[in-house]
Amino acid sequence: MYPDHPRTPDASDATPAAVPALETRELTKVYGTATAMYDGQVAVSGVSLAIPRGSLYGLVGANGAGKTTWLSMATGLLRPSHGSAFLDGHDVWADPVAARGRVGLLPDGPTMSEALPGHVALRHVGVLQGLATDVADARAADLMAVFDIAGSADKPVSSYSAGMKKKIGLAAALIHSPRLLVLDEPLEAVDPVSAVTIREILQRFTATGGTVVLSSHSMTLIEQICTHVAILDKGRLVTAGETAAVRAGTSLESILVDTVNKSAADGADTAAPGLDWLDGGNGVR
Ligand SMILES: Nc1ncnc2c1ncn2[C@@H]1O[C@H](COP(=O)(O)OP(=O)(O)OP(=O)(O)O)[C@@H](O)[C@H]1O
Repeated sequence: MYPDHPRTPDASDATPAAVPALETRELTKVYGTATAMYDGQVAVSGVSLAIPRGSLYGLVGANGAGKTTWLSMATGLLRPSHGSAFLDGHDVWADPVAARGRVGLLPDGPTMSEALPGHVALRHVGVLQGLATDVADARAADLMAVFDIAGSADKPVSSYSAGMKKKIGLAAALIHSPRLLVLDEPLEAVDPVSAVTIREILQRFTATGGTVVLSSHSMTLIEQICTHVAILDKGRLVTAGETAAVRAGTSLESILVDTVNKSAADGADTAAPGLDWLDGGNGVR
C-alpha cells in the first residue's frame, strides 16, 4: 500500500555510519539588528546536537522555544548568526548542493506553488528534485493515494484544508526518497486516521535506513515513535538523548512542563497575574 520506490543510490550511501545524519555546532540565531535600545531576539543560542543515522528524533519545546528556527538553520533555509550545520557530513552553507539534496523538508509554511493542482505541484517538486516526469507523476499518485487526498488531485492546493496542505507538504518531502526527513510539526491539523498512516510511514522509513527529525507538541507522538528526543527552552538545548533515558521513568510532558516553569520562575521578577476576572460571565465586566 505504501510507495515502494527504492531510495536512489548515490555517492552518499558510502557515508560512514558514525557520521551523524544531521549535526549542528553552536548554532545561534539572533533576529533583528542589535541597537542601543534593542538587543535583537535571541531565538536559538549555541545549540550543538548530533542526530544519529537511523534515528527518529523528536524536538520539543514550548511556543517560541526555537524549534522552527533551529530546524530552518539546520537545513539551510535560514542563515545562522553563528555556528554551523552539517547534513551527512556536508556543510549546509559551504557545500549547499551536496547537503540539501539529501533532505526532504516539511517546513513551517508553503512548500509549493499553491495555485497549481495538487498532482501538478507534486510533479514540479519531483522534477526539481531530479526525477523524470513519469516517475514524479507515478510517485505523486502513490503518495496522494496513501495520504487520502487523491480525490483532490485536480484541485488547486490553495483550496486544500490545513490538514490536506500538511499531507501534500509531506508528500513533497518524500517524493525524491531522501535519506533524511526534517518535518516541522508533521501531524498538526492532520486527522487521526491519516496520523496513523503517517506514523507508520515514518517508522518504516527509519526501519529501512532513513533518518527523521520532527518537531511536535504531541508528547504522546514523541513517546510512542521517537527513538530520541531533544528539549529546547528559550533557544537553549536543555537535554537530548534516547527517549527512555530522557524520560527516566516519568513522562515527557511533566519534564517539559517542569523545565518551562522553572525557567519562567528564574526569569520572572514578579508573579504572573491570575485570571480571577474570568468567572464564567458572573462577575463585574
Ligand atoms: N522572523 C522573525 N523575526 C523576529 N523574531 C522571530 C522570527 N521568527 C521567530 N522569531 C522569534 O524567535 C523565537 C523562536 O521562534 P520559533 O518559531 O523558532 O519557535 P518554535 O519553538 O518553533 O515555536 P512554536 O512551537 O510556537 O512553533 C520566538 O521568540 C519568536 O518570536
